[in-house]
Order: sequence, then C-alpha cells, then structure tokens
Amino acid sequence: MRITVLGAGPAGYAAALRAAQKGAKVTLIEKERLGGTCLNWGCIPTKVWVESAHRWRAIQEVADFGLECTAHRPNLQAIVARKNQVVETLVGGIQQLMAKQKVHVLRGRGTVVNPRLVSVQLADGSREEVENDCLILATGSVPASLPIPGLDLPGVMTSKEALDLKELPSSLVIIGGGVIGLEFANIFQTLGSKVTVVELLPCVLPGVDVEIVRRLMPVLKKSGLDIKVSTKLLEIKKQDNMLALILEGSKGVETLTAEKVLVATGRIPSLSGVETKALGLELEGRFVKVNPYLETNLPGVYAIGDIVKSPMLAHVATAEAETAVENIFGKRQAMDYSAVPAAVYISPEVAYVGLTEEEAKEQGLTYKVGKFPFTANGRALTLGEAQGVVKIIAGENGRILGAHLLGPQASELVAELTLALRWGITTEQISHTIHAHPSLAEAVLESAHSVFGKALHFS
Ligand SMILES: Cc1cc2nc3c(=O)[nH]c(=O)nc-3n(C[C@H](O)[C@H](O)[C@H](O)COP(=O)(O)OP(=O)(O)OC[C@H]3O[C@@H](n4cnc5c(N)ncnc54)[C@H](O)[C@@H]3O)c2cc1C
Repeated sequence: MRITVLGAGPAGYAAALRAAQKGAKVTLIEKERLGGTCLNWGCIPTKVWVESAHRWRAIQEVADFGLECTAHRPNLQAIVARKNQVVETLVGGIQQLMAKQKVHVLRGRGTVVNPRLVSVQLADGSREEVENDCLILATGSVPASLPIPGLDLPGVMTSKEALDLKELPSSLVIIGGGVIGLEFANIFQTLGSKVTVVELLPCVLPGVDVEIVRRLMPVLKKSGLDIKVSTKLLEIKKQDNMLALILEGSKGVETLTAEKVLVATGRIPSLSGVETKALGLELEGRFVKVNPYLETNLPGVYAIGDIVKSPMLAHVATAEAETAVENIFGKRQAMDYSAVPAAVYISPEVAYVGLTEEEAKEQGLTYKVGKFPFTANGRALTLGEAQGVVKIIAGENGRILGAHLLGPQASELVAELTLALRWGITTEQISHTIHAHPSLAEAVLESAHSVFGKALHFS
C-alpha cells in the first residue's frame, strides 16, 4: 500500500513511522523541518528554556540548602545554543528513524491535487508528483493573529521568535494567559525580566480546575508576575525605544510600556496546501471534520493532529497517528480521548487529566474529592518545593473521573492517574498499592486514601 503523509510534526512523522513498520510504502512531505512545531518551536525548545529558568531559580535558593555559590547572570546566547543542540539531536534522531524504516522523505511544500495525488514543490524549484492509495493530512497549526493595530511592530513576537531571544528584555508583556503564555511568563520572570500577563478572560488557564488556578495565582503573584485579567489589548504603538500597549480593563483604559511583547493568543489549524473547497473536504469550524476513525469525508483521506478538533497537544497528535494507521490497515478502532493528560511547565507545575470538579458538577455526577498537600510530603520538603496539592475526583464506584495536580513534577505524577483513569483502576486500588518512600508519588497515594477520609499524614 502507498501512503502519503503531508506534514512531519508529531502527528505526521509518527504516522509515517508506524505505517512503514506495518509494511506500507510511505512518502512523508515536509516544507520546513522534521518534527514540526513540537520539536522545533514548541514542546521541546520551550522546555529547554523552562529548565534553564528552573536551575537559575535553584541557584538563587541554594543558601536555603546550606550551600554557597555566586552566579552572575543568565546567558541567553548559551541557552539558545543549548536549545538548538537539543532540537538538532531530536530532529536528527527522527531523520535516522525515517531512513531505518525506509520512509521516503520529500522536502518541499505539498499541494493536494486530488485525494490520490499530491504535488510537491521542492527546494530547488522542481516539482514531484506523488500518487497514493491513502493520504494522511497532518499539516498542524500556526499562531492565531488578532486584528489589533501594532502587532506588526518590531519587538512584537510570537513564541517562535521568543525562543531565539539572545538578550533578556528588561520588560515583557505577554498577551494571553493560556498554557503557552504562562510558560513564557514564568521563564522570563525567573530569568529577571519584569513580566506582565494580559488576559481577556476573568482568569488565566481557562478550562483548568478552578481550585488549582485559585491556589496557583498567589504563588505567581508572589514571584513578581503581574497578571491583568478581564483586560483587552486595544493597540500597540511605538514610544521611543519602547512599545506602548493600550489596554482596556475593569478600571478603564490604561497604557503599559514594555521593551518586548509576546503574543500567545492561541493557535489555529494550518491548511496550507489543502484547498478544502476545491477538494470538497468538509470542515468543522476551522478544523478538518473527521469521524471517530479519523477519516475525513473524502474516501481514503485521514486527518490527524492540530488540524482536527481535539486537544492541540503533541501526545494527542501522536495517538491519533497510531489510530489512523490502525484503521488504514483494516482495524476499526475509534480514537479514545477519555484520558488525555496535559501539563503546564511553570513553577509549581500544573497537570491534569479527566473532568474538572466544575465539569463533574455540571454533569450532575455524584463524586468524592480526595486532596493531599505537598507540605505533608517528605520528598517535596527535601526538594524545597512543597507548594501545591494532588486533587482526585472519584465517582461513586471509586473510579477516577479527574485528577488535578499543582506541585513539583506534576507533569510526571499525572501519568499514574492517567493510567488509572484510562483502565478503570479505582482510588481504592491505588491506595492498596505500595509507593516508594520518600517520593512525590506518595502524595498521589495519600490523595487516593483521602477520597475515603483516610490519608495517613494529613487530616
Ligand atoms: C510554544 C509551544 C509550546 C508547546 N508545548 C507543548 C507541550 O509542552 N506539550 C504538548 O503536548 N504540546 C505542546 N505544544 C503543541 C504541539 O506543538 C502541537 O500540538 C503539535 O506540534 C501538533 O502536531 P502536528 O503534527 O499536528 O502539527 P505540527 O507540529 O504543527 O506539524 C505540522 C507540520 O506540517 C508541515 N506542513 C504544513 N503544511 C504543509 C504542506 N503543505 N507541505 C508540507 N509540509 C507542510 C509544517 O511545516 C509542520 O512541520 C506547544 C506548542 C507551542 C507553539
């Protein structure tokens, strides 16, 4: 079987690899870089910056650990160099995997001529036509742009440019208090910029369990971050060497000046090379419409990743890739979104899976809540990172409906609860499972105990 995959992000490259492993003759078309947004301008490079910020904070706190050390300043050129090196290592790894699985990688911009033919404009200006028996669309997403005057001024950036900043801005305003906005806010605030986050909605991290956001806010504010919610950006103007932002909030219109502005107001599907109207490809809003098997309305055409209406996350994109390939090879497997974890890499980390308490209420479910604070966890205290909580929402039968974590390594700890949620493991079963001591995972164990009011180290 000949399969063409358009786009080599975590959706496309994973689909290409899996299809090749199953014996298909695969062509993978990519106009920029293997690994797509996630590896080059998203998940991975941001976490390199997050780690530098984390270590910088740790250096400043070493005196609390009985150590003496003098650190001079963060070196952004070195951070960017390390970021590039990590990205190159991963992209190189994907290149090798493609070669090993004999995936034919075509570097150029693909245009879908019809469901069985893609025309590729190669870098040298020539064209190559690729025929297929099955086409997988994985063209990803791009930053959403707002119709606001001044967004094209020098000094106004998207996350892509921010990742290559070689000098620390003295002041930075971030438009958008979602996951990406807060991650950058945390990085630059920690490294020494004066950071303000402007969010249109009444709270940051919309969709996250309200109690978690409520607990997080004072921690962020204490770190020096200025957060303006229910505030709309009207315009950006140049003012001497700075940028002046005209904002409208509950107290009226105000002007804020900053050296740089980062726009993080979400992402929209990219359908570059996919003329939906001409092809007759059905959309759902801006997203490509798919059925539970990830098939579009065009026979033999699948769509996966950020272009379909599911959480815009790399691991979801990869899971969709695997499901689509299973279906191409004849297995009728619906995509399962019942347990999708998500994490926000700030300090302390936020991670969650399943229903929020608000959603459980809205759905009229009977539920119990278990909570365990990291202040009562030995390992968290040894790390000096005892802020936060593990909150579990369990149904009547003890099965986990949702879990919400704020604290050290939350992005790792959520895996146990995701496994439990996905496979119906109850809080009672977790509470009868021995966890290593001392470990942060004991906070998960104790939170499971606490669903029955039986936490050992907290009451
Ligand atoms: C700053 C930032 C941080 C993020 N952090 C995280 C995180 O920590 N965890 C997480 O899960 N997610 C994160 N994400 C989201 C994650 O990057 C996306 O969900 C993921 O990359 C989607 O994968 P995809 O394969 O659908 O699309 P993409 O990764 O966008 O890849 C699509 C690829 O298709 C190519 N393409 C498009 N059109 C054509 C064409 N016509 N011809 C050839 N090639 C084409 C593009 O060049 C691109 O390489 C982050 C995103 C950003 C921006």
